[in-house]
This record gives sequence, structure tokens and C-alpha cells, in this order.
Amino acid sequence: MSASEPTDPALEALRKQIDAIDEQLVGLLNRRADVVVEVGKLKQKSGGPIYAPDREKLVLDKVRKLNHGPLPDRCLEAIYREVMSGSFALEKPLRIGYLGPAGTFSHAAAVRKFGSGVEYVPLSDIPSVFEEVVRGHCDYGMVPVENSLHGGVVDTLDAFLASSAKIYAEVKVTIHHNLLAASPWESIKTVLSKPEVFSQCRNWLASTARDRDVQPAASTSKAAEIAATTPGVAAIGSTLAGQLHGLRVLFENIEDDPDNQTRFFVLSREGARKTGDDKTAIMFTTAHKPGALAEVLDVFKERGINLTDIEKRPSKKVNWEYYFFIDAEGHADEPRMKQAIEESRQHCLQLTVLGSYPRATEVL
Ligand SMILES: O=C(O)C(=O)C[C@]1(C(=O)O)C=C[C@H](O)C=C1
Repeated sequence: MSASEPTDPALEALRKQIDAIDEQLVGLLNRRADVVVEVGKLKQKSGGPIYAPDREKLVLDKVRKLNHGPLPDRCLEAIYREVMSGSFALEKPLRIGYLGPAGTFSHAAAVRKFGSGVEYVPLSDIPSVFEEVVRGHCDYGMVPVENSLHGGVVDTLDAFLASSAKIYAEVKVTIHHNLLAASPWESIKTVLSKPEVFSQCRNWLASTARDRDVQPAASTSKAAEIAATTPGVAAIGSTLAGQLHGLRVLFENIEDDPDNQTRFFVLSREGARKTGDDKTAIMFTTAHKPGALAEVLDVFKERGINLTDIEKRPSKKVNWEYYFFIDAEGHADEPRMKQAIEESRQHCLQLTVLGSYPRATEVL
């Protein structure tokens, strides 16, 4: 329809209604923002945390309860995430460190969690994310902890051994891989990505990219950067990496398992408050005697505390000595969990509570 053509009067009338509602929405959002500014002033005085995962969870739960459609919960949640991102910008600009370079899945997870009202800081490796949070150069950090197909991320588990950073929130993200390129598929001779990504896209590579040269890159972002500047090269990576490097998505969602998820931790210098639906991460080494691990696990079993994850890593100090990581349902401030932690200490050489955090209820 050209600009000069008359619009359908029915459409015109509906758009007038939308304009009137938008006027109210903008007014209401700014009334909310005025209150947030006051919250920010209180927090500046009290030194309270700007990002409050307990309150975020309550706000999102409330929004879901209030929603009777037709908007899907998922859309309203995304809108509210961005509203709360605006709150950060009004209360205090936040710096979020993540495992870079720009366009990694850690970056994408951070953007989905914290929205467009904060500053993102790419860091060269996982220990640097811990370090920058502890030093206060970043307010929060985003690190991958576990993939549904590949298990624990060892660099993150190992970083806890040497850091005082606390787990503050968890984020679950569906990992979609895409073939990104600056030129058409017919001209592509080489496909670049991280080796782990190739193993997550085996079927697509075998069927569609059979005659292409598959080469490893340091990261999906690096692959996208090279694809943007080298004719005949495509990259497998996130849509965010494609956007950042001006690439087109030639093939979408090429992963073997469409439900491939990665769990990330938000790191902080302090602990998160109780919401009633929390998890607690604990790291420990047991005494070198038979049944020591079973004794710790029994402490949780006897109290009816469910464990959602267990991982082990070599202590790197003594051969065959391990650090165990468990995620237990509940908050470390709850009496049942407090008792379980204290009793577990008796069976451990060392035990550290890495943090209690609200359970992630949505996959972003
Ligand atoms: O209630 C707070 O503590 C706020 O900072 C406000 C607010 C919001 O916009 O609702 C902003 C950010 C959050 O982390 C949680 C809530």
C-alpha cells in the first residue's frame, strides 16, 4: 500500500485505540521509574544491592499470576526484564563481566538476563570474570557452569577453588547454533567454530556441509569475526555473534538437540536473599577414608533435602583427592539447610558454601 492510499477506517480506529493505550503505558512506566529512582536513593544510603534476584523473582512471579492473556507469559517476562534493566540504569549503571569476546553464549545469556540498560564487559577467560567481580571492577559476572549435553564446565568449577566470588543467581539458556556468513552458501568453502560446537551439530554437518572444510576456531565469536572478513568462510555461532559482525543467518537452529541448554551462574561479591524457592551450591573435600562422600550425601538425605547436581574435580594438590560440588534445594539461611551444612563439615576436610540463589524457573 502506498503512503497516499486511504487506510481502512476500521484499522485507523484500532490504531487510535493503540495510540491512546501507549500514551497511558508510557506514563505508567515512567511513574514506575520515578518510584525506582527513590528505591535507588534508599539503596545508595543503605548500601543494598542494586540487582536483587529475590525481588526480581517475586516481580516476575507476580506478573505471570496477573497475566490472563492474550499475551503469552514469555512475552510479558521479556518486557519486564527490560523494564527492570531500565531500573538498573536509573539506580546505578551496572557493569556485567562475561566470558568474551563479544557474541559468545555467555554474552547472549548476560544480555537476556540483564537487558539493554547495563554495560557489558568482555573478559578473556573464566578466572578473569571471577577476579573482576571480586575486585569490584564489575558488579556481577556471567559464567557457564553446565551444559545439558556436555556436563560441567571445568574452568568454572576450578575457579571457585581460588575465588571468594559468590553465586548470586542462575540463568538457563537454550543454545541455538546458526550458520552465519557474509556471502551465499554456494560460495562457502570453510565452516569455522569451536570444536564443542561441531560435536553439537553433527547431523547438520554430515547432511548439509558434507563437502565443506570444517576448521576449529578459539571461540564462536572469533569464528564470526573471521567469517565477516574472509570470503568463502562461514561460522557457526549465536544470532548475537551474527548481529555484532554484520553476518546473515544462512541456516537457523542447526544443533542436533533442539533442547540443548546451558546453565550459567551470576557471580557477585555478596549472597542472595531467600525467596522460598532457592538452591545452595556447596564445595567440599572429604577425609580420605571409605564412605566419607556417602556420609556427606546421607546428611542431606536424612533431612529430605534434594540434591540437583553433583560434580567432582581433582584438588590439584594431592593425587586422587577431589573437590565435590553439590547443588541442594533450599537456602543456606533455612534452619534445615544450616544444620545439614554444619553436620556435613564434620565429614569434610574443608567445606565452602558457594552461595544460595533463586531457582531459575524459565529458560531464556
Ligand atoms: O525492588 C528493587 O530492589 C528494585 O531495585 C526495583 C526492581 C524493579 O524494577 O522492580 C529493579 C531491579 C531488580 O533487581 C528488582 C526490582
